[in-house]
Order: sequence, then structure tokens, then C-alpha cells
Amino acid sequence: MQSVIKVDLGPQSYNVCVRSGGLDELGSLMGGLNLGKKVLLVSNQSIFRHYGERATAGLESAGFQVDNCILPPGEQYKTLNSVQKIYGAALENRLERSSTMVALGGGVVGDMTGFAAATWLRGINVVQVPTSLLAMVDAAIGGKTGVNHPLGKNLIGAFHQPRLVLIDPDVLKTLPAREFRSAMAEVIKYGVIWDVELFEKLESCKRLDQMRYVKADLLAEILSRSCQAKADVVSKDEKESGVRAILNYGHTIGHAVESLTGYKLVNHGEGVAIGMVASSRLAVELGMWDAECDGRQLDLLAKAGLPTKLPAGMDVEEILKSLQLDKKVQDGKVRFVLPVRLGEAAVSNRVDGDVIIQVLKEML
Ligand SMILES: NC(=O)c1ccc[n+]([C@@H]2O[C@H](COP(=O)([O-])OP(=O)(O)OC[C@H]3O[C@@H](n4cnc5c(N)ncnc54)[C@H](O)[C@@H]3O)[C@@H](O)[C@H]2O)c1
Ligand SMILES: O=C(O)C(=O)C[C@@H](O)[C@H](O)[C@H](O)COP(=O)(O)O
Ligand SMILES: [Zn+2]
Repeated sequence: MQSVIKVDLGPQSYNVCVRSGGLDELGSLMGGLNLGKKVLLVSNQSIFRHYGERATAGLESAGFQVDNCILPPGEQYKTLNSVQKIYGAALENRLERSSTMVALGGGVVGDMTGFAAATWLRGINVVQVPTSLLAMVDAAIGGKTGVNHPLGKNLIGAFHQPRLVLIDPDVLKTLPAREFRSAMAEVIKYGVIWDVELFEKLESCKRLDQMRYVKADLLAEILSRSCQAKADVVSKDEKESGVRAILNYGHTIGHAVESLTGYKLVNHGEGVAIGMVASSRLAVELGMWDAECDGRQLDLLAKAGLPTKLPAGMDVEEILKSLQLDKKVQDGKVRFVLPVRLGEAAVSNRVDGDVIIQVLKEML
């Protein structure tokens, strides 16, 4: 599998390179990009155990001087405290303004490394080497970086575009099944908001809950269509002043569920799946989207093995409070991304609290 997708942002443009076995070529691909000599490779313990040696060897053979910073795995560590550890490693290894941080990992490593790179010395280079399907199709592309606040998801962050995104799909062979399922939420998201053909392809696949049931050609198509959708949207609106907000479909309620469950019980993709079910129902209530499409989305999420109900015991009033921390809130009013028709979504501020409560109660 080999393809290149361009994120078109004028002088800040970069490529998303999809290459089987590409991990070994990390150094040579970075070699032509004027990225300085020093590299800080940031990863987590389990990913580094699998892939750290190969990434380091490739970088060193291309002439880079490599140090590393290994963090504990898990969304609960997506904190300023972990970023402080990256700063510590940057200081210890004397990273310079021309140096580069390389994120080798899932979205958690990617978001934190991107944020550390955005802020260290007021901004140094970052290269994203996503290892989870979710990070490949979404998190590594587009330059949103950041960490969680104990009360809210991604409340601290910056836009900082990578210089290169290198996807080696071969590393997915070690990805746990639950993480494959979570990523399918973001893939289905692209189908609903942007790419109706992708949605229909997913519908035609019998099993979507584990990678081994998905044919290699469909997996390749899922990967490239998703990266293309993300690149298209980001290229139109880098900093979410318009159309980019649709990438937040399912995230308003999803983020609330993630943070209220302590970033442990429900992972990102699962939160997004729950949020997509809720947003779709809200859109039906508002007469914006038909019940048949709502049903098709629900079936697809269920087929992918994703949750479609709120976790037991969740307090609807607490969710409502948490929604106020969403970054799309404008003049104190929560705004939702709602589907309009398959392949199209829009931001709405017409959703009243009582309808949200009704929909959430039905999802308990
Ligand atoms: N910046 C963005 O645009 C954006 C987009 C989507 C999601 N995100 C963020 O990404 C995060 C979720 O990302 P995620 O789902 O990758 O979670 P994650 O980074 O926690 O990775 C999930 C788990 O899979 C493991 N893992 C990753 N790759 C592996 C591999 N190849 N082999 C074995 N294990 C592997 C990780 O160690 C971790 O335990 C959330 O914090 C979310 O907010 C950001
Ligand atoms: O790239 C975007 O824009 C997105 O919204 C993609 C989302 O999948 C992603 O989870 C993002 O981190 C959410 O951003 P936030 O601004 O709601 O924190
Ligand atoms: Zn997301």
C-alpha cells in the first residue's frame, strides 16, 4: 500500500505518506525536509517496545541524533504533567529551534507531542508517525494538538501543523481489537458528514468489529478515503473558523462522556460513537435529518461493535453542565454538529436543553 495525500495549507503544506513498511524509511523521508539534526522521539512504553528500535535505527542511519521520551500509555496521562516530561527531555537533550519532535504513537502521544512542539522555544518542528488506526485516519492530520483538563477534554492546546505525517499500516497488526473498533467511529463520522460512498462501502461490509474480518482492500480504502476527507476539510479551514467544525460531529456529547467517566471507562472513539447517536437523534427531533438515515447510522455503529447507549449510571444533568465547556459554545449557547443528509453536516445553535435531556434520557 502506497499513497501520498497533500494537506494544502500554502507554505505550511505537508504530505501524509501512506507506505507499508514505511517506518524503516522515517529517517530518509524526513531527510529532505530541513528538520535540523536533533530529534526527540516521543512515544509510550508499549508502542516503543514494539516499534522504537526500528524508528530510531531509521532516523540514525539518515544522520539524525536521536533521544527519546517515553510516557505511560492511556488517555488519563494526556495531561500538562506529561507535557512537562517532554519539556524536561527537550531541555536535557538541548533541543534547538531547528530541532524536531517525532510522535510515535496513537492520538494521545500525537496530541501531546504536537502541543509540546508548538510551545517549546515558541514552536519547533513536529513529525507525526501515527500507530493506531484512529491516529492514522484523524488525529495525526490537521494540527490540532493539546491535553485534557480534569474537567474537560482538550481544553488546553494549540494549532501546530506537522511537517510530515508518515503512516505505516503494517504496525496495525499489533493494535488491540478495541482500538480498531474505536477508530471506526471516526471513519463512520467521515461517511456521515463528508463521503457518502465511504458510508455505503462500510454498510456493505459484513463484519466491521475486528480488523481481521475486514478485507485488505477495504481497509486500504478506509484509510485513504478517511485521510483524504480530513485533508480536504483542513485544507479548506485550518483553524476551525467554518467548515472544519463538522469534524467535531459526535464530539460535543462524546467529550462530555469521556471526561465525566474519568478518561478511563469510555475511550475517545466510543465517546464519539455515543455522541453521534445523540446528535443524529437531535437532528431527527429538529426535522433536519430523516429517521431512516438515523437508523442506518445506528446499525453501522452497532455493526462496528461500538456503544450506542450512555454508560450505566450517567447523570444527564452532569452531561448538560459539561457541554458548556465545549469549544464550539458561542455566546453561552452550546452548538451541535448535526447531519443534514448522508455526506453533509452543519453546525446548529437551535438545540434546546429540554430536547437534549429527552434524547439523553432515551439513551440511558
Ligand atoms: N488532534 C486531532 O485532530 C485528534 C483527532 C482524533 C482524536 N484525537 C485524540 O486522540 C486520542 C485518541 O487516540 P487513540 O485512539 O489513538 O488512543 P491512544 O493514543 O490512547 O491509543 C490507544 C491504545 O492503543 C495503543 N496502541 C496504539 N498503536 C498501537 C499499535 N500499533 N500496536 C499496539 N498498541 C497500540 C496505545 O498504546 C493505547 O494503549 C484522544 O485523546 C483524542 O482526543 C485527536
Ligand atoms: O480535527 C478536527 O477538527 C476534529 O475535530 C477532529 C476530532 O476527531 C478530534 O477528536 C479533535 O481533537 C477534537 O477537537 P476539539 O477541538 O473538539 O477538542
Ligand atoms: Zn475525534
